[in-house]
Amino acid sequence: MHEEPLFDKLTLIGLGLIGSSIARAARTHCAVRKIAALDSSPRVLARVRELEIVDDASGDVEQALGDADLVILCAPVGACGAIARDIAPHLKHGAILSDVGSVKGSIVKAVAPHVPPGVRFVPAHPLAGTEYSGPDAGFATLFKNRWCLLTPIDQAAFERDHSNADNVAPSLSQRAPHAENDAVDALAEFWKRLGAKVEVTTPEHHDLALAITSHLPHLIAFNIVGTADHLEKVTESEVIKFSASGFRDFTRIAASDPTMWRDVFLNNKGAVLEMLSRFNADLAALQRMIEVDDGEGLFDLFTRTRAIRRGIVEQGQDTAAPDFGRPHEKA
Ligand SMILES: NC(=O)c1ccc[n+]([C@@H]2O[C@H](COP(=O)([O-])OP(=O)(O)OC[C@H]3O[C@@H](n4cnc5c(N)ncnc54)[C@H](O)[C@@H]3O)[C@@H](O)[C@H]2O)c1
Ligand SMILES: O=C(O)C(=O)C[C@]1(C(=O)O)C=C[C@@H](O)C=C1
Repeated sequence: MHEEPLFDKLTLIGLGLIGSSIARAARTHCAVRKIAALDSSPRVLARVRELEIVDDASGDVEQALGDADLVILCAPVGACGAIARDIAPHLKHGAILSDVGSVKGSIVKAVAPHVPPGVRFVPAHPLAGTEYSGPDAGFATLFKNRWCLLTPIDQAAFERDHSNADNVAPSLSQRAPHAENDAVDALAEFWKRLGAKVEVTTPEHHDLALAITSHLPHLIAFNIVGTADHLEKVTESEVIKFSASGFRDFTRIAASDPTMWRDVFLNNKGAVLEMLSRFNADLAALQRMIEVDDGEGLFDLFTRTRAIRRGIVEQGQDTAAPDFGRPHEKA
């Protein structure tokens, strides 16, 4: 039981899987007094009204943003810059602006230039999700015991560095340097209230780490399911028919939202390509081990990878149940 809401009013922009999960979790944990929703899709807003997960889903921009203390962009990464530009005139002095984008460097570049003086921008990324999208896919416990990374920036330094850039409004480069620590602390408390564990890092470090832990695994899943799809044309229905195997687990990841993942790869190009070239080198080494019958090498590698899985389970980041807890009858 929590005594006091942390913010008076939260406004979420983009009410899909993540935005609607934040709305549900914020309600469940009394993290805010009121929640407003904005979304470019009238169909999504209508569904949010039916689901009754926010207080205001009228779509009225001034009403949603004018008195919001915390505004979180929950739209695809590629849309966040334009949204920031459009909402900037409506943000109240003292508000915290954040986001949940899966890439941080490009979000900072796209959003920071539009942040008005007096608004504190704290980028964030909850490391929690599923392969489903839309307001019906969200649930209140999505963030429980999952990490949320905050990647605060020195807004004043950002503006000094970019003061000659075309896309920085002149008024922004006159912002008085000020510590944004309060906003970081307040946002960290918000995510903790929703059940997440919070860590602070830089946008660059975030993008490198997530390239290997999230973006590359998705790329591999998209690729292997794509290759199987090409084979399907040769083997008729066997890929689907016999997919109660390792392949099936790739298909879950490969079913993830196409818009979201297009934006992730186009916006974290450098780090993903770097990880991909390391992956290709390791794959070539693995190929060689098979070619030269290096059983010891294969065994050593698989022993190390098995230990990594155990570590993830031990840290409570996944279930220890065999086959991800899918029901299996014991004979
Ligand atoms: N899905 C995941 O596993 C996951 C996990 C963590 C973070 N994220 C990040 O969260 C963000 C949202 O992902 P999601 O899975 O909730 O997507 P989603 O497709 O479920 O929802 C996105 C919502 O944003 C709306 N939208 C799109 N463009 C908009 C615009 N210009 N203005 C207002 N609304 C707009 C869409 O109509 C939709 O309702 C993305 O940036 C993604 O990278 C996703
Ligand atoms: O579990 C899944 O379906 C996810 O893909 C979630 C996942 C991830 O890679 O862990 C996907 C992208 C996000 O930015 C964060 C979380």
